[in-house]
Amino acid sequence: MAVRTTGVPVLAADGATVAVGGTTLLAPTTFAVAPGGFWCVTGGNGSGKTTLLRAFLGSRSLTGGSCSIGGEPADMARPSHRRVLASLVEPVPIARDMTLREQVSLVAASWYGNTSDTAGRAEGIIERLGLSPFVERFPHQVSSGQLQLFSLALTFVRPARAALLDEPERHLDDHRVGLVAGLIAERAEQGTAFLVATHEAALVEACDGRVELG
Ligand SMILES: Nc1ncnc2c1ncn2[C@@H]1O[C@H](COP(=O)(O)OP(=O)(O)OP(=O)(O)O)[C@@H](O)[C@H]1O
Repeated sequence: MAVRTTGVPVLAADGATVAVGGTTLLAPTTFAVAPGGFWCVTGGNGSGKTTLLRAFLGSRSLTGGSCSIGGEPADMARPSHRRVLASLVEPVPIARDMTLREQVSLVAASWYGNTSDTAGRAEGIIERLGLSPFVERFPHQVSSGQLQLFSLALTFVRPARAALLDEPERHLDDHRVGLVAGLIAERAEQGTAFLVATHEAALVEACDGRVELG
């Protein structure tokens, strides 16, 4: 089923709530992100940021309210929702025996086909995120910050009308956070809606909407 777009937020929550055994993990939360919107989810440790993102992915069940993608209840079992939504919330599957370049190229080819345009797309992301100096290495041969950039490359190299990112600043220095902020802004300009859980002031300053938890 096609995901509706016209006049409908790409990502929305309406009273989304998660409680487990009498403990509230996510207090009722309501917001809507339009195409091209860059929204941050902020709040202290344990305020429910990751829980909210997981509710969209179905890895955390709502006990009240709803989360929707393109106006439909979020359901990642639907191929149409998987096509719309890219995410870096759970650790991405990484192959130990393939170089970083091979893996970024493989993910790009799985979405766009194995063409020269696709190879160029993969190289573009590799350059934008500063992976070029170590892209021929295997995952166990890079630092934790470089692994984070690689995970972001796998997330950004695929098509997405919406993206969920959980603390994309993890392990990154200020310069690399700037690269990520620039890429988010560029993709948002092209129409992707972002929901980014973060503690990073540079991302919060750059966003155009905010969900404050806790
Ligand atoms: N499996 C679980 N069972 C019970 N409570 C949980 C479980 N997982 C997380 N929590 C609680 O849910 C609340 C929200 O956690 P969540 O990970 O969403 O917070 P967060 O805002 O992302 O925090 P941080 O900034 O530290 O990453 C926390 O109080 C946490 O202790």
